[in-house]
Amino acid sequence: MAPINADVVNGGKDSTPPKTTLPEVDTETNGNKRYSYETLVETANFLLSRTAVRPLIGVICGSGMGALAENIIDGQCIPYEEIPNFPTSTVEGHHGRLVFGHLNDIPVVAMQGRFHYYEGYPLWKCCLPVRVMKLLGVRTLIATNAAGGLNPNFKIGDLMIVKDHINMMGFAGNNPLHGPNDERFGPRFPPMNKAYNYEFRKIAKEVAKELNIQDIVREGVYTCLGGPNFETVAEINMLKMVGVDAVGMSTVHEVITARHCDMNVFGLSLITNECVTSYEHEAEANHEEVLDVGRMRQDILRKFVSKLVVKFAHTLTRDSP
Ligand SMILES: O=P(O)(O)O[C@@H]1C[C@H](O)[C@@H](CO)O1
Ligand SMILES: Nc1nc2[nH]cnc2c(=O)[nH]1
Repeated sequence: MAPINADVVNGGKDSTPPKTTLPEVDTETNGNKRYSYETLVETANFLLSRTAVRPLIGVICGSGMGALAENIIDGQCIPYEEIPNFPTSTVEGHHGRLVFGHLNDIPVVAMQGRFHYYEGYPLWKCCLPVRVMKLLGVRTLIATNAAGGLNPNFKIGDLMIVKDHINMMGFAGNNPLHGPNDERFGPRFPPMNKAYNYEFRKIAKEVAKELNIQDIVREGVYTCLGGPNFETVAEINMLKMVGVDAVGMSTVHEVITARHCDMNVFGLSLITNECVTSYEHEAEANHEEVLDVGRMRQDILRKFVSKLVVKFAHTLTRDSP
């Protein structure tokens, strides 16, 4: 048999090179060789040495939502490759850099590119930037994502304020807090019934009215599956039955990590596709459509999130000791 030529996989039809070199998966330790608190302090100190910005609010940009960071004034970009201990982004629509700067005078850091379980990273590593943000002084996390809509009232392009989540991967024991607990980050058994800040959700609905986008702003329950495949019809029907309004492949573990270290959280899903609930349905979910809807909504998302940042920051100054 002739030797396999890696350049002609796919019958030689697809010669597009991968976006980045694929990361090595730590199979020897099954991804469980965690970074210590001290290691993450080193990462945070590296970032503090590279920027004078001291962010109060952190924003994670979802797939195709990187434009959220484009409003940041004096944005200083630090590619993930340069940051000690950081993973790298491998997904189209995720630039792979931190942007430090100001949104309406509020110091922020945005992740243009997040890490997903399906890329081969264990959940704790997907969430490492959240802990680094905490060490940088970030008090509030805005986690955005692209998601498929299950609620029949949702339309493509709607924005869903996340009211709550269902940690499906956690049901199977896959949790970012699995393993030894370092109390310097947070308690062994963190509560999760107030995961998504109630006041922030109220503020977001008011801001939606101010911007006259209330008709596209919804509220609902998000769940994360491991991906990378989109769901089967039976899976979607099951998720609907248990009360899920939108499904994606991120956010839940980031929010758990953020709440564990006592950050305030706001979650926002952009509904990029309608999840298919019948075998007669012709259309199939695809990542291109997800990115297209992100582009379509980028102006509205930018305005909405910029205003939220100011309002959320005011609640922080009000609550500060
Ligand atoms: O990073 P997010 O959760 O926004 O990305 C979603 C889930 C998959 O990564 C991708 C599928 O199109 O979009
Ligand atoms: N799991 C999942 N993630 C998504 N991200 C964007 N759309 C979808 C979807 O339909 N399912």
